[in-house]
Amino acid sequence: MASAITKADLIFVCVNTPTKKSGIGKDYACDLKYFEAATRKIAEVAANDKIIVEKSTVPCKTAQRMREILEANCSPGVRFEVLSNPEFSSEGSAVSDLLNPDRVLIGSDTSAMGASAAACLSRVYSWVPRERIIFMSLWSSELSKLAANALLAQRISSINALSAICEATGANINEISYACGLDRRIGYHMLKASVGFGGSCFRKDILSLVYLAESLHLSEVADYWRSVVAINEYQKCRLTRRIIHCLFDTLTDKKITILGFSYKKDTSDTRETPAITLVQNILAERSKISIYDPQVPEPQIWQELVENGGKLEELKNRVTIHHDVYEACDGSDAIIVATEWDEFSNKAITPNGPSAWTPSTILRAVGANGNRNHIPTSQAVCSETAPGCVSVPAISIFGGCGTPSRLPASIDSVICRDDSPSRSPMHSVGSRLPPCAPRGRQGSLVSSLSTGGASERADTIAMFIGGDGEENKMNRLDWGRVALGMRKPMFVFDGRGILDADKLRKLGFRVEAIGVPGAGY
Ligand SMILES: NC(=O)c1ccc[n+]([C@@H]2O[C@H](COP(=O)([O-])OP(=O)(O)OC[C@H]3O[C@@H](n4cnc5c(N)ncnc54)[C@H](O)[C@@H]3O)[C@@H](O)[C@H]2O)c1
Ligand SMILES: O=c1ccn([C@@H]2O[C@H](COP(=O)(O)OP(=O)(O)O[C@H]3O[C@H](CO)[C@@H](O)[C@H](O)[C@H]3O)[C@@H](O)[C@H]2O)c(=O)[nH]1
Repeated sequence: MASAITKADLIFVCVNTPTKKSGIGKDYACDLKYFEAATRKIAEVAANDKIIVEKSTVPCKTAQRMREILEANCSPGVRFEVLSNPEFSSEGSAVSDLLNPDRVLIGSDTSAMGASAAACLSRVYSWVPRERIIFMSLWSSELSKLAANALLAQRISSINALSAICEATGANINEISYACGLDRRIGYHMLKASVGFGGSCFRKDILSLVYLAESLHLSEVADYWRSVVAINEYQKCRLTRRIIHCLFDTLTDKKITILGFSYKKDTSDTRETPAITLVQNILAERSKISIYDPQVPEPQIWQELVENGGKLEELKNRVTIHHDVYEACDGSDAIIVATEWDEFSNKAITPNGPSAWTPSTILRAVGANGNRNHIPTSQAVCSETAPGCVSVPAISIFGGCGTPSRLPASIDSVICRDDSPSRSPMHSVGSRLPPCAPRGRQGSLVSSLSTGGASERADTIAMFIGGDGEENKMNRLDWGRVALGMRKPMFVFDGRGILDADKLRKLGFRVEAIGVPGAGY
């Protein structure tokens, strides 16, 4: 690490910033110990000027603290410029998010030095169209990240709150999501009702925002954001109540199978996964649980359950982790789909998988040009270099940020560079910031949809709420085979909206889905 720091002109700090587990701010504030440790290490080792890029998600004003630590501990004559460059990629799609980001935020100090450093960092993103690189103040950039996650999670909590009303009234949440998503002021992303959101970011970042609001004595603001997390907890518990009710008000000694343990598909990450709450709630009813996940290793599942309050011996008496999905389902009273893995779905395949909810799905379904929103990365600009400047600085990356294993060629070459720079990255770059272009991407979804006729739109709705009958070619679960081994009546609880309930009912299953009226209605 010391040698990487020495060689680098520009250092990305992407260490973990989890929620504090003890002390003041426990369960809300970000634990910045890893961030401070990385900062101190850089200060200790750096022998020449460096640009430090705050990549981790941190509370507003962390850059100022970072600068104080750096300045108090650096070698004489060494200067640092701290930038904020929050990461917006999602797990499971990190490489495509990196290659084609909606925006890259660069927050800097307003000084000439800050502007130079920001310009230097912008050149690292050589493949990103210029207008998507947004320059702003350090504090705005830091807060934008927490704000974006809070707003995204708020949408999921909003749709999940509505899903409870749907179950109680007979409305269908998929139709509500579809209808609302067509309003371009609302849009279709993050409107899929589910058993609740998980992952290492949403809960942590909203709680960090709550703590920030409380520190600023803004208790109403804190309460508002806290309610987004509260609805998520409610949603996770609501499903358990429905399961108990459907299974004749007792789960004692029944076998319940949980399909999927990761917090979403295409990742083995289990941090804050809703499956943990499901296991806890169902175990409290004295039932037996079988778990199957295509990617999460068995020890990781035990570790999550123990870290979340379970005792290993007791857990092992009642929980079995399977490597074969049919064994997991065999003899089961009910199956709960907790993760939207494609292999569990019996819906029609779309280009992005059976449960996809994307503009290309909609455009394809209505016969419009599915590539309309695609902006070719080959047209990326941002290659101008001020006279006498370093075109790309030597870079070090500390920590994770879901760092993809395959990086764009320009980044690869930057990381592998092995010369030892004696120059200052701040001196050698131009001091003028590139102009701040208008932000935002104009989606053409709604206008494209309006070109389709009524029958095309009906097909689209069918695709969202039930599939179009096209059979899959993937290695997907054979629900007919599952049915042969289950106890009767056979229940399936779709926590992710990935199942075609009608097809399953033909096999004899009783199907309950989030936001769709069922036996309890
Ligand atoms: N996971 C994501 O998809 C994602 C997306 C956007 C932003 N973020 C943010 O990025 C940050 C990292 O998240 P993550 O999920 O990659 O975390 P992670 O826990 O998976 O990875 C963090 C890494 O940092 C290393 N580390 C800790 N202290 C260190 C130190 N002092 N020096 C060097 N390395 C150190 C750890 O060993 C670990 O490998 C967080 O602030 C998170 O909120 C994550
Ligand atoms: O309509 C939706 C969309 C997502 N989810 C769930 O929400 C959680 C988070 O999903 P997603 O946002 O896709 O994954 P993350 O990898 O957690 O990414 C979020 O958190 C990252 C870390 O801060 C940010 O960089 C990303 O922009 C932000 O989307 C998962 O449990 C999903 O199953 C839903 O229930 N309904």
